[in-house]
Amino acid sequence: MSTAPSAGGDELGQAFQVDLRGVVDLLARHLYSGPRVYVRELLQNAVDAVTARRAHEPGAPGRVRLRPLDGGGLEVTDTGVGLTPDDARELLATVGRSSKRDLELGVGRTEFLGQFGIGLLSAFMVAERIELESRSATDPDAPGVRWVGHPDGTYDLTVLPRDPSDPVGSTVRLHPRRDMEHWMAAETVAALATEYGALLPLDVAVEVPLGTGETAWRRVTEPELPWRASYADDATRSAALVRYAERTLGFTPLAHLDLDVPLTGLTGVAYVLPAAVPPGGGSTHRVHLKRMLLGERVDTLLPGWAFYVRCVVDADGLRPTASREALYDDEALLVTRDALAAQVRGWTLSTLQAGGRLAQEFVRTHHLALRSLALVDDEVLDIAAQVLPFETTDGTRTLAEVRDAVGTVVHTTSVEEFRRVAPVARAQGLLVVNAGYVYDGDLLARLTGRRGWDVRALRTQDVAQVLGELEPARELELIDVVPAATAAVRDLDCEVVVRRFEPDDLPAVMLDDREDQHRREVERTVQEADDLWGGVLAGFSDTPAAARRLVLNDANPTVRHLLAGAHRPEVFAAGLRSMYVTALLLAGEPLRARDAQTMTTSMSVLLQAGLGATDPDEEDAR
Ligand SMILES: Nc1ncnc2c1ncn2[C@@H]1O[C@H](COP(=O)(O)OP(=O)(O)OP(=O)(O)O)[C@@H](O)[C@H]1O
Repeated sequence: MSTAPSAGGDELGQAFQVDLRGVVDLLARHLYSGPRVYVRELLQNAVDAVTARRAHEPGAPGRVRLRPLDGGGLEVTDTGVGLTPDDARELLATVGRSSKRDLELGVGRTEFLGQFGIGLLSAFMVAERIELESRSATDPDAPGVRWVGHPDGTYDLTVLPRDPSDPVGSTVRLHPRRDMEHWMAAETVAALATEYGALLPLDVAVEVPLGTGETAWRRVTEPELPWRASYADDATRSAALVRYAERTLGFTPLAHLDLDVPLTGLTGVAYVLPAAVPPGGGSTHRVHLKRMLLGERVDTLLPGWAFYVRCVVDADGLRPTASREALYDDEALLVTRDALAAQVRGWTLSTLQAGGRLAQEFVRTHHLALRSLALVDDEVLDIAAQVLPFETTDGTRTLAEVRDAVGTVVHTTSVEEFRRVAPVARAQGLLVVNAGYVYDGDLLARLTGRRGWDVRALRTQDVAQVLGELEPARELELIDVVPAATAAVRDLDCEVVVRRFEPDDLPAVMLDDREDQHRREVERTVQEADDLWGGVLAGFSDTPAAARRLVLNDANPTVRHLLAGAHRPEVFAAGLRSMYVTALLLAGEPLRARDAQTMTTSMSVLLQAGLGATDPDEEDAR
């Protein structure tokens, strides 16, 4: 095929030109999280080269040496398969060319970490020149080769004189870009090599200065995965795994459990966090693929409810995205996630079922996580009902304890409602559960459908029932007072009722009428709707009534005093209105601007009445 311009001036079959600077910029800014990944990519190539060599030469050494250079720069030497001049020409001259892909399937071969053919380019984020010197293990007669790549997309290739004493393998030498020298400083390289490569199954070491002018090789790899190594006994193993968590995750776990998904070759440990984390923070995990760190905060390994564990895992059957910083979302990941979720869930259930100190500590620390898990899992829900603490009018109780005590679990749907009814309910022996906190309402709603559970929200009548009716004679005394009292608070959407109840130092409680609230919402809509819709909607509501009932306690001396004062309407109204605000405050409800205003004006009236003055200025004048 000719690539020469045709007679008509058309240019057919031309190859794309790649602006390498643009590609490197794309990698640095959009694909990789930053320049630091260059160490990972170099390590990865070295590991893959050793893997390729060992395929033909099983006992071949697996050594990688990273040596920061005196005048700046870094040299990475491996004992891998190396490249012939022809390999170098083919593989290093084309962006996206890789020796690690399965030519028939078009995907990365499972034994290698790399597959995309772009990793080496990442070194241009920190280097202005990349040199690779290599001698191939596959052809003992092949000469060595030196390839030098430049960020403008050009390269030089030199075939080196053949010298059989040259060792097999490759050396990559990076010459730093200006202002990027620090990425190749010994401590930085050692830290990055440890972060990414600590679990690699090779002997990886970094040359570091000793401070005496001399240098030493610091090994960064552990010979075995900590959870697969053999230990004298279980206790020693446990202690080692805890130390590993402290070192790599920075906390001492509450407990840990082993993870194993043979299908995708995943093994690892899930560590239960020692302190509560807010729900919604997500669950993030330290993931290695073929023993190379993929990421410290990979969030697709477990479902969101598992936010109380942090896992450290290694898998060889999961795939990375091109950035190598996230897991590729495929069937294998789905299967793995389900299997891991089942293992974490299984541990949680059996720990809770076993009871004991660990279960108690787990519930105390992770009750929110347990609540959120119970919302999606019936078996956990049943256990949660046995072990989760709830605030009730009879102290902290589990739902199972409430059911065993009174049969039906009656609960409020907001914390305010609980605060409002708790004093009366408590004094009357009515057991009410506070389900106003996050997840609790939904949790109780789910329990309603479970066999053996009778659960319902508190109704106004429940409390009304425990409020004693008045004696007929007293009813008669108040026959005109109660309507007058209602008139005084009518504009606050409130109706007054008088009852007797314990404790008698509680002057009043506020009751909400849930059904009534719905009706009032309809009314509000009617008022806002146009005539036609207003007429239709009005059919859904009856005569207007107040949404809340202010129940005055006739056993309370202040209330009796107030009820006796109806002949002084202004003071009577101010007294009632301050009772209304008191009831709101006792319920722990936030005061709105209107309530605060009501409080101030009533107080002023009461003060004036109490001090016997009508106008302070007049008083002053006198
Ligand atoms: N140290 C090395 N020893 C032997 N061959 C190497 C070495 N480094 C790179 N190569 C060769 O160069 C090719 C391109 O390397 P590069 O790092 O760009 O991509 P890759 O490793 O194939 O894939 P990925 O982009 O996923 O890292 C490799 O496929 C490999 O054949």
